[in-house]
Amino acid sequence: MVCSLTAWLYGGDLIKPILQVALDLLELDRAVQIALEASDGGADWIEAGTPLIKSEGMDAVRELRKALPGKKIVADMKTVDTGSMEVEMAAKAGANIVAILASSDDSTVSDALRAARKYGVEIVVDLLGSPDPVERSREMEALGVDYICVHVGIDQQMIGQRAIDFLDDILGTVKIPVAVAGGIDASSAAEAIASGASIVIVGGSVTRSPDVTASSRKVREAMDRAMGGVNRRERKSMDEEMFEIFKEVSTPNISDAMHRKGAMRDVLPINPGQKIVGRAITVQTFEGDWAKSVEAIDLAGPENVIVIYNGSRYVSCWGGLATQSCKMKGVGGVVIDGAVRDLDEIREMGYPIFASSITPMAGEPKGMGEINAEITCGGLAVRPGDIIVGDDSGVVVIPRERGYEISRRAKEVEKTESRLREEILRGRTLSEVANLKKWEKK
Ligand SMILES: O=C([C@H](O)CO)[C@H](O)[C@H](O)COP(=O)(O)O
Repeated sequence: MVCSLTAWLYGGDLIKPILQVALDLLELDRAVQIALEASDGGADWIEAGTPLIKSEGMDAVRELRKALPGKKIVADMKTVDTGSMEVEMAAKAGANIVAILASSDDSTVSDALRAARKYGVEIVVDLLGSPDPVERSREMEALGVDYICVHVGIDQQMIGQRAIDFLDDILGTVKIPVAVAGGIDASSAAEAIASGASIVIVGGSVTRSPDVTASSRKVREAMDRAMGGVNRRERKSMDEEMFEIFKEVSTPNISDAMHRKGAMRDVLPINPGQKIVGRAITVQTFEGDWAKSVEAIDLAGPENVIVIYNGSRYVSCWGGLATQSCKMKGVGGVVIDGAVRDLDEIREMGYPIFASSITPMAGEPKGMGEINAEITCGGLAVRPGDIIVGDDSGVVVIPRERGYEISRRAKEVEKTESRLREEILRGRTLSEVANLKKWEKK
């Protein structure tokens, strides 16, 4: 769909779309540094994000105001009660705009507005979590708020929700300027502007990048170009997106995203330097038997990883011929809680196998066991269809119903690490960057 310029006609004036960079960080010194870098890249407004405000209080707003005297500072208070008190607090700390939640009672919104008029700040109402965002945005406009923010929160993004999907409905409902937030990058910023949003709020895709200035500039330029209209991209299927991400992130990223769980024990790459990503075909077999392991190859394709519980470190259930057969069929890889043999042949084939041990001795094809039943492999339950990712750090199992979510969360872990790495490269130690002492459990 081609979108056209409709929106930035506010009160008859063409206003340049605003780039707001949201600082959802825990450390104030890092937030200020990132704010300065984002401003250099063209950020118009700087937001003290809710996590930063929770971590540092109103000092977050004070320090940003001090560091960026000419910029508009937005305090993302996410107020739901005591509207007046929270607006006063933020205004006195130096905020120009205060964000409150649309799910607040009207009495809270009205009192926040009275305080805003008194202290000379503006109110943006965030539709995050509103059961009926269209109706609520109409009500908010009637109450007199200054901006509406179409927002899909970070946790909602992880399960596939997108702000852009209901932006048009809100743009068609209210006349006040509309902001859009939630996982926005340069491409979606352009789409939002072309649809008619006036303000684009960008968090992680800028603040967690190693080069914040360049990333902000990229969004800024995409927004400016989009004023001539852009093609809206077709959305990939969630499965496609998920597998793409799993190919990019590491098993440590995934395990971190699973709250440090999901890693198999004692199952390691026997042919390092290779990555596997696929849906599990499971095999339960027994010491001295390799029939079911090999029969599973006939059911597998490139989108699969064969996951075998053999349980013996001393008799192998897999070797060179099985590997050759898998390679011919393009099967994604093999993971074995048990032993393999023919390592030299497997290495020569460059095929990814993860196993617990290597031994020359094989079993016989007796035909015991089962294919595609729930098994335990590397100490973890694996069901057919669960997602398996393996690399040089080991193998992780992602429950099939959480595949998309975990892929998105792992991507966030990867982004955070890339910014931390950059700060280490600039000369700070990891414990300084992570502020370990401050965040030790008290
Ligand atoms: O408001 C936000 C969120 O609720 C956490 O406070 C974010 O600032 C907003 O979603 C923008 O961040 P990204 O989604 O990372 O772009």
